[in-house]
Order: sequence, then C-alpha cells, then structure tokens
Amino acid sequence: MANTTLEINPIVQAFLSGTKEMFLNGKWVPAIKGKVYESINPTTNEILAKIYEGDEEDLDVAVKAARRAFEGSWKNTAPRERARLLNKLADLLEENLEVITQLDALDYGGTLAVAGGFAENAVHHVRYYAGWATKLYGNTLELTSGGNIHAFTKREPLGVCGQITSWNFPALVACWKIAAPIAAGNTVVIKPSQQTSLSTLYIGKLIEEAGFPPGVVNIVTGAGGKLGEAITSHPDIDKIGFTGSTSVGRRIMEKASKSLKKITLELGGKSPNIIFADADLNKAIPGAIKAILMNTGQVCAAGSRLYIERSVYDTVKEKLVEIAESFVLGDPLDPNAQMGPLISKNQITTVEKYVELAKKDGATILTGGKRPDSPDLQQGNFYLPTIIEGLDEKCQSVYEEIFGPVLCIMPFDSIEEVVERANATEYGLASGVWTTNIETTHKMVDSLNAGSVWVNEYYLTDDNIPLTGFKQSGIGSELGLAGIEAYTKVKSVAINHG
Ligand SMILES: NC(=O)C1=CN([C@@H]2O[C@H](COP(=O)(O)OP(=O)(O)OC[C@H]3O[C@@H](n4cnc5c(N)ncnc54)[C@H](O)[C@@H]3O)[C@@H](O)[C@H]2O)C=CC1
Ligand code: BAL
Repeated sequence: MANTTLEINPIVQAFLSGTKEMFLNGKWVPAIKGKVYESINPTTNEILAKIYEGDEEDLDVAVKAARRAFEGSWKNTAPRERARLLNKLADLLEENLEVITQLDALDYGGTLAVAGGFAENAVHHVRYYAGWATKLYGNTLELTSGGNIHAFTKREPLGVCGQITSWNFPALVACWKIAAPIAAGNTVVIKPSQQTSLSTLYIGKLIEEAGFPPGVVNIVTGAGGKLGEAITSHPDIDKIGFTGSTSVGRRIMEKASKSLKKITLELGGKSPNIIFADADLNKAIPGAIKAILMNTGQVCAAGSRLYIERSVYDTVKEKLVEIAESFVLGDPLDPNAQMGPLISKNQITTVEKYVELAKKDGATILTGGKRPDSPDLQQGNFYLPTIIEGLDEKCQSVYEEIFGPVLCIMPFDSIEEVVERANATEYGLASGVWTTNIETTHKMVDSLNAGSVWVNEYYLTDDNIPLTGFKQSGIGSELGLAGIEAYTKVKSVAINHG
C-alpha cells in the first residue's frame, strides 16, 4: 500500500487490496499456476499491489475466448451497437477519472496534471473511435476494362488482436490499444506492462460494467519475456499492436513473422527540437522545457536533443537552466509537484549511466546530473532536471534514447546544418521547430525525417492526427483514420452481372 500522507480515493485504496486477477472471457480469474508479482510505487519503492502472473496457459484461455467472441457475434455486431458500448465505456472512464489518474500516479509516478491529462485524453480517444465504428466504408470501383462488372471493396476486421503496452501513460496507451480494434469489429487480448498493470485492470472493470460481451476484451498480466513472447507467437492471434522499445519491437516483428501476423509498432525516439533565432522565445523556451520534462522525460517523443541557433544560444541556455532549477519535484499526488519520480530504480541507473557517458565525452553539466538532496525525496526514484552541453550526434547520450529528464543542448549556424544534424539519428518519431519565418517552417516540415513535425508547439497530439514512427521508431500508424484502418483488411469483390 502506498505510504503517502496525501489523500487517496477510497475506491483506489480498495482496488489496491488483495491480489489482482486477470479478466478472461468476461470473468475475473487468478493465474492457473497461481504465481503472483508485485507492482512497486516509484515514489516510495514500497509494494503498491500484488498481481497474478499469467503464462501460456492463461493466454490460451484468453485467446480462445477472444476467438469465440469474434466468430460468435462481435464481427457481425451492428456498428452502432459497438459505438454504443464504446460510448458507455467512455462515460464510465470519465466518471472514474480521479481513480484512473491516481492509479497511474501511484503506479508509474506521473503527476496529477500529467496522469490526469492522459486519463482525460483516454476518454476522448474512446469516444473518437466510437464515432468511427459507424463510418468505415469501402469504395466502388470502375474497371479499367469496362464491362458489366460491379466491383467494390469492403473493410473487414482482422480477428483476434494481441495488444502489448509500455509503462509510460498506461491508461491512455491501453485505450489506444482497445478502442480502435474493438470499433472495427475485432476482439482483443491485452497485456499491459508488468510494471504498470493496475489502471488497465481497472479499465477492465469498466469494460465489464459497460456490458461488452464476454471475450471481446481480455486482459492478461505478466512479464514481457514470457507472456509477451507467448502472445507474439500464438498461432490464433491475427495482429500484434505494440507500444514499447525499439529492441523489443524488433523481437516482436521477428516472432510475428513466423505466422505472418499483421503488426503495428509504436517504438522509441530521440527527437530533435529546434529553436531558430527568429522564434518567439517566450513560447519556445517553456516549450523546450515541456518537451523534455513532461512525464519526467519518459515519453517516446520527448524533445531530448535541443538545437539552438547560435545568436540566441546563451540567452536560451540561461533561461532553460533557470526554469529547470525552479522545477518542483515531489509526490505525484501532491498538486504542487511539477515532476514525479522515474518509474524504477533500474531507470535511475540507466539515466545515471548516460550522464556518466556524457561526462566522459566531455559534456558540461549545466544543471542537475544527480539525484536531489532533499530528504523528502530519498525514498523515491527522483532525478533532477538535467541540462548538458558540449556534445554532438556521435555521443551515445545524444543518439540513444535515455527516457529521463536529460536535455542535451547544441548550437547551430544554418538551416542546412541543423537539418542534417536533426536527421542524424536511427529514430524518426517526432520533431519540434520554433520559428516565425514561413519559409523556414516549410523547409523544415519538408526536410525533417520524422512522423510528427510540430511547429511552435510540442506534443501537439490529437485523436484526428495520426502518430507514425519513421525509420526505427515504428511501423504503421496509431490514431486518426489510419489508426482504425490498421485493424481492418480490405476485401475486393467483383460481380459479373453481364
Ligand atoms: N511510439 C510510441 O507511441 C511510444 C513508444 N514508447 C516506447 O516504449 C519504451 C518504454 O516502454 P517500456 O515498457 O520500457 O518498453 P518495453 O519494450 O521494455 O516493454 C513494452 C511492453 O513489451 C513487453 N515485452 C517485453 N519484452 C517482450 C518480448 N520479448 N515479447 C513481447 N513483449 C515483450 C513488456 O512486458 C511491455 O508490456 C520507450 O522506448 C518508448 O520510446 C512508449 C510510449 C509511446
Ligand atoms: N510500478 C512501477 C515500478 C515497478 O513495479 O517495477
């Protein structure tokens, strides 16, 4: 149980007691072998909850239930009924915003503002795809050869989708992995990260309350290496939807290729954020801070490489350091906290390793570079906002994803130079540009090799805007029309009525 003096919603308190069961075929059940793992509260490093650890046998129960639900009725359920159930789920999510926010804050350390914002996005997201359930169409086709042929396409669901999620913003990513496939008529077996399964399990309760038929959504819990691999190799799963690291994404692709499963992979990043001298610095500087410190830097699209045009470099640097040093670290449940802890002790070790590498490469640590001294923060996985300079793209801490509050700042002299350096990464997830010049804007939009380009903004995401990882950042898109089409197959039909 969380050792916090801050007020925890009684529903959350109650939910955290006992050992959390899996949601299979519309029922809450323990793991067949009875194994249990613990989720740790990153703010206190105490046990937060106990959760059953599933394996291949439990997965098989889930997949069979999902297959029965798919073939039995869900694929033919009227789209407006699928929409009704998803809208009901969205309403229940909205009624339970505080519970979901607190569960995520306790489980992964997101502040109330951040975890709460993501929980609200989850509500909008489920409503958004409820809308798409009734709006998926095929096309009527004119044949190049003419004739009395009626040809058309129709979109059909894929079948059973095995969905695997990461630990950062767990409730939102769970909804990303549930709403679109369900709206399109698929059924789902979802495995949340073993580090943050709680909000997904709570969403399972809401799915049950909304009245979805048994087996439409199944939740299995357990470790990636075992249960995750079982999902990617299960012969009766048609598609894998994955959010996580690039290394695991590669492994999933390899496994899924054995049975040619369809895949959507949303992977890592090392995104460039670029401030031109003509930018409105009153927006660009706080934007650059948000890009690296939101969610303690644990965001796939974090703007972790900041390029600053040389003539404004010192001004921007000074201000960035001032804001970083004023940042309030604290218990995520404290409304005053601007930044919570990192997810785990392991993640602290990772961040420390990269800061040490940066120092070896000759970096200057402008601020941070260590854990905070404050006695209140010693129990948790806190790390100070860190800004470093003096490196370039050849340094490991500049080209590898750190997933922590570590910003590397670098000056540049020309648009050509910054384009080349911004693109000098194996990743291609996101990028930010700050400028008031329309020509610069268009040049940058055309030149940046990343799935998302944000201009005079950072993290401008919306359900209508697809998220696509270029290069090693992924395969396929999530959100938008592309996000639901990814859970359908196109059947073409040609009827000779001559
Ligand atoms: N592009 C995007 O939209 C997003 C990408 N991410 C990326 O996720 C990563 C952080 O999340 P983590 O949970 O640490 O990623 P991770 O790759 O370690 O784990 C993600 C999920 O995969 C499972 N898993 C681990 N090994 C597996 C295997 N061999 N087979 C099948 N499943 C396995 C884990 O249990 C977990 O559920 C970062 O690299 C981040 O950039 C995170 C959020 C959004
Ligand atoms: N709940 C996040 C940390 C962990 O359980 O490993």
